[in-house]
Amino acid sequence: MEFTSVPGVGEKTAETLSKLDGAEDALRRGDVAALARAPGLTEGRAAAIARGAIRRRHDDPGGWLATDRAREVYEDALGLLQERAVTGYAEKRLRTLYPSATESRIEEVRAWAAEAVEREPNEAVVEALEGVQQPTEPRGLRVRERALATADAERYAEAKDAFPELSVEVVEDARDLAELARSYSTVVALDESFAGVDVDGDVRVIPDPEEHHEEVVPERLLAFFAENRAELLAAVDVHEAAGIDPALDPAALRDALSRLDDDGTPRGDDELRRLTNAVDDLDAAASTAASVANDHLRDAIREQDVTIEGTDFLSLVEQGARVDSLLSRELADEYDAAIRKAREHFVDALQLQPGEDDFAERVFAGEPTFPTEHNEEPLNRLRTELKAARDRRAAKLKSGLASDLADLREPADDLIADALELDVELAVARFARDFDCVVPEIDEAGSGFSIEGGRSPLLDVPFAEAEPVDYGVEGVTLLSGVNSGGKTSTLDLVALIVTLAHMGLPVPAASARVGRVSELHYYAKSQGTLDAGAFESTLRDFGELVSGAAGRLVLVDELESITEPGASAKIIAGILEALDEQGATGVFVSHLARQIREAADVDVAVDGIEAVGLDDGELVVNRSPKKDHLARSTPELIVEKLATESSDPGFYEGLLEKF
Ligand SMILES: Nc1ncnc2c1ncn2[C@@H]1O[C@H](COP(=O)(O)OP(=O)(O)OP(=O)(O)O)[C@@H](O)[C@H]1O
Repeated sequence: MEFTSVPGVGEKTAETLSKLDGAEDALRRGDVAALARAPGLTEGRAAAIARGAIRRRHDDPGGWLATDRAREVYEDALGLLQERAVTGYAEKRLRTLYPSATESRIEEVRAWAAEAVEREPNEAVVEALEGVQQPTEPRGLRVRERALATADAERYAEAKDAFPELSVEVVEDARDLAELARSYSTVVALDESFAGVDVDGDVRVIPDPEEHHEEVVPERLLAFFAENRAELLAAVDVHEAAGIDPALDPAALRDALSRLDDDGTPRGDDELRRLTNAVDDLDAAASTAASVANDHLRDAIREQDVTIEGTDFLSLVEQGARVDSLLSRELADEYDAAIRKAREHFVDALQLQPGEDDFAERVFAGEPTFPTEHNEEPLNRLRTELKAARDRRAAKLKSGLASDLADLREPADDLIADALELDVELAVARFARDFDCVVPEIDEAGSGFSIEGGRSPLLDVPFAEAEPVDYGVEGVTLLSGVNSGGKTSTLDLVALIVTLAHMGLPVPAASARVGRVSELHYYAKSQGTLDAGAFESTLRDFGELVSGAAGRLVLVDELESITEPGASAKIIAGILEALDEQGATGVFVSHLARQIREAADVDVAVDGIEAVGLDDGELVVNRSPKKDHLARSTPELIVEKLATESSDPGFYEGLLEKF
């Protein structure tokens, strides 16, 4: 795959991706976490690249979120979803959900979300998910007792790349191979030509080692399972708590893991333990066995009356002869018994088996001496034999366990991936439940939107206190209303629902119909009047907006604040006319509805959020905009209040007539 064909991936990023194992697969799956493991790629970039790959797959031009405020609403929606994820993976993965105008992309996510919302988020699953994360590949593993050998320079380079854990050696012929076999417990020859060559030691011919990892470096598999033990077991728990089928048999995994130590070595094998202990204790056992013999001899000598002939005595005195000859003559039986005891102790202490115990005869043998000592040479031979047996045993166990684990290796990735994917789905399920969501109808042919019982989770009040809003718009309309009536919040709600719908997700409403939107242009209220330069650039923005493609949704909050009211009304009227001609859908919140209507050449619709009364001096508003209704403004309502309540209402009545 050409990485540069993914939107947003240049030469440099493509090179970075090429260094990542499984980058293609990660791109296909939208696996942000895996992509973020590429050197120097931030999570934000990884998410953008994953989205780029999705866009490419759907031939999606992108750019749906056309303004800063539109992007903010998307980020807020994403934040609400991410808060409901347990794992870091799911948080990142949720970033690949983005609003799009492309039907196939929306449908893809809608189908996925339809299953996701059916998921039951329960405590046990959430708890188990806390222990799940993406598996790590063992790093820095070195295996010293095994080497690869080849006569071919190319094979050599390939093998070095494929098996960084092992030494790879160049051998010219069988003699080199034999030499190598003396330095390593096992040598794996990679060339067919070595098949049938008769060499001492453990030499195997495996021409396709890449296909037999579990035999060539079982340590890699074992280290993977040892390192990811907790994550794998947590992933099994997730499956069990959620009642979903795992990619592997949990009993087989648990059994294999129980035979594996945390350092990646097989555990629970008595024979390996015996051999390992025997190697470790060899010197200590030899010296204790010698002490046993010497204790025996010492006691025997102490209790023995030794008769010594005069000639012997003379030779002892004159020639400084050693007492060994006396020992062998006078205490031959006792010496034999002492040596027997030493051998028995040695065999017992090291639990030597038939074959190995013969060494005891040679370790404790020779001319009688006191104190007696063990023989170093046979002890070292025994050491070599025991080490070889230990390594053979370990290798056999490793490859046995590795071949059991080899079948679980791919399913293990799937097991964890499925648990992590479940977390993504559960985040959506929880979002849908927490905010009483519904699947919106996407009206392919239609335009505008129609929301019933929409409740925004983005309000500054707790969601439980969000009052439901009904609102629908076709074409362009002005939205009037009292101060703090909820005009901005209505725009936010519309933006949120339309964005979620175009992400393919459920929306917080009792029901919603959304026409297909090509781009969302949402402009927040400007903070005060703009200077000439900023005003000009804002006008340019709108100039581009009205001359752009059809199918846009334009939400604008109090554009009048950018300049003086008289000019604002004219500018807004002009923009509305152009958008109307373009067939766009637009909602413009404004306090200048009357003036704009007067300035416009076309009939401009006006909706209104109206006050329905006063409660304890507080305005009570109907949050659902009333269609074709110019809502009275707060100043007008206050003048009206004074006109009805004042004992001298004349002045106020006059004012009221001016509205
Ligand atoms: N649907 C709703 N349910 C509950 N509270 C709401 C709702 N809509 C708005 N509010 C509350 O009213 C406050 C004011 O809303 P908002 O800022 O949207 O009003 P506005 O009409 O845009 O005001 P202004 O004219 O001053 O810009 C919000 O901060 C929120 O606390």
